[in-house]
Amino acid sequence: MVDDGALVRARQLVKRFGEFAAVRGIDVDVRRGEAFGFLGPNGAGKSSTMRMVGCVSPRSDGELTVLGMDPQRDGPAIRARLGVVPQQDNLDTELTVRQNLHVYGRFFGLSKAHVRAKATELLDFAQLGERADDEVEPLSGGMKRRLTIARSLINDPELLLLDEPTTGLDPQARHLLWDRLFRLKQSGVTLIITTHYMDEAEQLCDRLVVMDGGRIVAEGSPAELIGRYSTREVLELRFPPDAAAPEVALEGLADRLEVLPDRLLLYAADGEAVLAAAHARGVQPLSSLVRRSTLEDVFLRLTGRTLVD
Ligand SMILES: Nc1ncnc2c1ncn2[C@@H]1O[C@H](COP(=O)(O)OP(=O)(O)OP(=O)(O)O)[C@@H](O)[C@H]1O
Repeated sequence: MVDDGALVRARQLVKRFGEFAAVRGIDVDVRRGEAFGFLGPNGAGKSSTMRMVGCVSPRSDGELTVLGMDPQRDGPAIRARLGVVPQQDNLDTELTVRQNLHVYGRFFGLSKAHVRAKATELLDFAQLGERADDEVEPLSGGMKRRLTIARSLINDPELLLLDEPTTGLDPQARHLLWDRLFRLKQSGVTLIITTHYMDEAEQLCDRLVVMDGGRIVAEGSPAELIGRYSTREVLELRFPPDAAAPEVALEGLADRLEVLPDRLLLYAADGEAVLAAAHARGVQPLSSLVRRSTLEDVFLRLTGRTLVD
């Protein structure tokens, strides 16, 4: 069914590199105003999809419209209304922070006065006002990311593409960036985010698709996905490395049991009740932890693997 409200619409979208298919027939609808995520491990096909949406890589097969247009035919018209934050910062290190914004604005053909005013507004948004006249090179990783995002907003885009926006940042810098992205969303900008961090997807995304091996394996809001594919709680147990198959004694105590190299996961609505039952059977783990289910559990359920290797 055609969804006219979709800012990005893909049907059976394929990207091939020679014989190898990196994206294997995906259907996606991104609605105006939402934060939409592509969650998956390295090599899932997230960046390849993003590059097709960003009009830098042609599709090999299927249909794709971005802002109602065809990226292969209307690339320049789409790019004028798009912001792109690539995986690697590609700032001009010979210029100052402010000059990076000015150069980019001029590239979009905006007037000098407009770019100057917009740059000041964006430096404030990116919390870089005090560094405006500094060179880029000495900035921290988080500051460089925020500058790259500020730069991508110089043309007031309706749609912002962010490829792994917080990879390599420390927790504090990540939280600051999430806060900025949240504000952007509140201001009405549609966000498409690729990430292999489940907490990032959970924090930022209204809806997401889980990708693996070039395919979409699940779709929904974080809460829907957790509700559909996991239990409310998870009991994590660790045992001494020489413990002989501790899972045998735990059989039947939970809805589902996963054996990982370093721990056992028991899925149930009430983790504490499972722990009490395990103790009653004489099971003595080195440590135990009851937590809420996350998208990491969803991914494990869907693929049998953990997201972050
Ligand atoms: N230009 C290319 N030529 C050949 N193979 C490619 C090319 N670009 C990507 N691939 C392959 O396509 C697959 C998907 O890569 P892609 O970068 O889209 O994944 P990803 O989910 O974004 O992961 P990452 O986080 O590592 O970028 C990988 O196996 C990758 O090696």
